[in-house]
Amino acid sequence: MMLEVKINKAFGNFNLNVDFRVEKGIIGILGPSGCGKSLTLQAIAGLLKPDKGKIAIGGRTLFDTENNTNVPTRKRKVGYVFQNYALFPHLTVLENVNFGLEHLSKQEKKEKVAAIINTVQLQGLENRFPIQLSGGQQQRVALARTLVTEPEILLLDEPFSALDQHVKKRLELELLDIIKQNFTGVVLFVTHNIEEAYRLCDYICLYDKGTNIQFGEKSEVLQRPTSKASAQIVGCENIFEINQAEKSSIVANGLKLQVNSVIQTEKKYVGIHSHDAIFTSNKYEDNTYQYKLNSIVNSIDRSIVSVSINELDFKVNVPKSQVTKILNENSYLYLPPDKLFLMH
Ligand SMILES: Nc1ncnc2c1ncn2[C@@H]1O[C@H](COP(=O)(O)OP(=O)(O)OP(=O)(O)O)[C@@H](O)[C@H]1O
Repeated sequence: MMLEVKINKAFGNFNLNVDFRVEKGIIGILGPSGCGKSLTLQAIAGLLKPDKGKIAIGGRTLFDTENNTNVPTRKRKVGYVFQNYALFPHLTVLENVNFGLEHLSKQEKKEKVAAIINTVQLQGLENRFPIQLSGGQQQRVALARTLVTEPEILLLDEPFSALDQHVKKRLELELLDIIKQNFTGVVLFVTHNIEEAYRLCDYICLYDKGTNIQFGEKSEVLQRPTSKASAQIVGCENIFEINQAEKSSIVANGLKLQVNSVIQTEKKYVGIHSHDAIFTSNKYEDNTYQYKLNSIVNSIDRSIVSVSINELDFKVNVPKSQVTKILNENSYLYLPPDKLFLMH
């Protein structure tokens, strides 16, 4: 079911200016803090009124300044799970889940709530209060309370940020599993963590300074950021200004690099992810350069090796086991042409 969002909202020193259409899947909305991710969800849910624009789901207009449409939140069929779950502390699990179903008969309510409690595996906890539940269980109550209202789209605003790091990954997968098995509509999932977006989403929508700047299938967005801002959001460590461009090569600070992409004049930067650069002992390939080793920072199983070629500083992310090889051999840094991307 198509979700169309084309809205503007001015806040003095911040402008929300969003324009996208998505049809299916789990879409990760990714961007730095304060870039307008939550405001977008609030506008879709009807909690924030844009100055101008249109929001529609499956052809059903929720908001349109052209003809003064502004459907109230409770009639939008939009499910919203907040960062801190926003459960009612004085209501039990059952009462929290029941909350959105006021209009149904007692019997209908009972059946629906029992089914959803089963789905999110909260059987036996129906009479507990939120404070008597773990973070993951509270999150499932919040999801149940949303799903029971049968929304057409689901908005998740950093649903894992309140959880401990060590339970986070397991719960992420559990929650996404429940959603995938019980919900077929569009899911907008706000996060500022690229790893999380990559693990959980099908598509990624990048945000910067109040605007959506790139949308696509997740690996495409990660591997081919189209602008410097996109590359920074997806965590690319190696971004250089292009000084000169030829037919199939560019020069960045004196370093000549073959590239696979077609060179267009508006492209101003070249980038490569730290895990795509390769240490090699073969010096015959294109894009293979001697380097100066600056530093090595080890994590549990990977190492970040900082090197310089001419005046350019590169970060290279390699398995820790390769580091001894780098130090012992006369090695070169290879920057594969198909892994270099050009950006505006
Ligand atoms: N009512 C308001 N008046 C003025 N500015 C506002 C208002 N609400 C939000 N903002 C500003 O709009 C910007 C975007 O806010 P938003 O909550 O959407 O950010 P976000 O991308 O969700 O960030 P985070 O990842 O930190 O939650 C912020 O700079 C914020 O200060």
